[in-house]
Amino acid sequence: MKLCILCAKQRAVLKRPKTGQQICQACFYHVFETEIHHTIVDAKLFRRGERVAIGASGGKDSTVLAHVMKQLNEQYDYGLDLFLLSVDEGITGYRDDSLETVKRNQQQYELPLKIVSYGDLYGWTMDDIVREVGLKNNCTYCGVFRRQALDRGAVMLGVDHIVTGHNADDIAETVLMNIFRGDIARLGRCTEIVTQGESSIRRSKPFKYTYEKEIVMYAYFKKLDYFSTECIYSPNAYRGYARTFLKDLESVRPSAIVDIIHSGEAFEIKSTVKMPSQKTCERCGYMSSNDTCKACVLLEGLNRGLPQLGIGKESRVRKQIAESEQKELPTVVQHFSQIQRDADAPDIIQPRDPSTVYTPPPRMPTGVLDPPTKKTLDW
Ligand SMILES: Nc1ncnc2c1ncn2[C@@H]1O[C@H](COP(=O)(O)OP(=O)(O)OP(=O)(O)O)[C@@H](O)[C@H]1O
Repeated sequence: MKLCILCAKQRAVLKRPKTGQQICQACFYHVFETEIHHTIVDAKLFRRGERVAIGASGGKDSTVLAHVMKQLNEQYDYGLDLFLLSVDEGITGYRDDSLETVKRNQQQYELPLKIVSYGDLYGWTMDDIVREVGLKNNCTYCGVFRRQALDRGAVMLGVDHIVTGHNADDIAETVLMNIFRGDIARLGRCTEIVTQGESSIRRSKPFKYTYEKEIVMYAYFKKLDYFSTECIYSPNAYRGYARTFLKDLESVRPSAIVDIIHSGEAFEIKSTVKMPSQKTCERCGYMSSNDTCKACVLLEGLNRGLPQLGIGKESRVRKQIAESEQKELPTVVQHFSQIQRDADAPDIIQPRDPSTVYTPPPRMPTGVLDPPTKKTLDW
């Protein structure tokens, strides 16, 4: 029997993806949670008494994030008021199912849940958008709208801080993509653990140094209830290439992921490089580097039956906007500053008795040395 290299008492049941150490389950929980705690403390992510929304999609990352945030908040007495915040993009057969998982998580973790939807906020669901624009470029709409939707949901909840489940693999992939594209502005920002726009809502990534494989392993051993289907509309080929490349690098050198993040952090942008300035969207009041924010441009294109508006090169987009501004437009987006906090509104789902909540059986991640029961191999 191989003993855990950390405690030398228990049997090693897994090989830690980040370090290759063979360790027991209890030591794995300990190192996994403690590293996240150190990330939080080192970056001074939270203030006592802060209201924090966890961006909850029902997927593995945000489910583990909700679990760990609740646990660390109690264990280390952070003094945070935690909420779950979900965006319903309106993707039938995907988000409707994953939101059911979030609703179960809400009961399991006993956290209030707020769901905001593209349909309500923009008048367009992703199903509608894909019908209009097709599969190509639909991720652009989804990404831009989701960012704003999360901020809007945060305002409704009265929170000024959102945490997301972006993990080390996501960040390393983004560093690579920004290098491949030569996108200096984004390269400079993408490794920041906290970002804040003019909306005054901070966003942070407690999993910045947490490996995806370890998140899957943690969810497996803790038998967490999460939804694992890929988005039916997300070809996102470019990220797919970066992802495959990163996985290849990780297989030969596991530290590649964190090394790429450190390289990204070490980039310094010369003061002579012209960076976009932060403004406020003239139409909806949301932060923007142009007079009109990207969400309003995309929405205008959809409402005018010109879905290509806002897709593509910045210079072309600007020309398209200039042309479209010759004509009077209906107000398509509720003004950001007019969104009211409604933290006690009836549409926030409150916890009930967690003992009544169903938890499905776990699936097994790679790297588990010896499965606890053979039955769980059926996945
Ligand atoms: N619909 C949503 N509602 C709320 N938060 C979301 C939503 N989609 C994504 N997020 C947040 O952004 C993070 C990164 O999202 P991404 O789309 O990359 O999914 P992911 O890496 O598969 O994460 P997850 O496993 O949590 O779905 C998520 O972990 C979550 O915190």
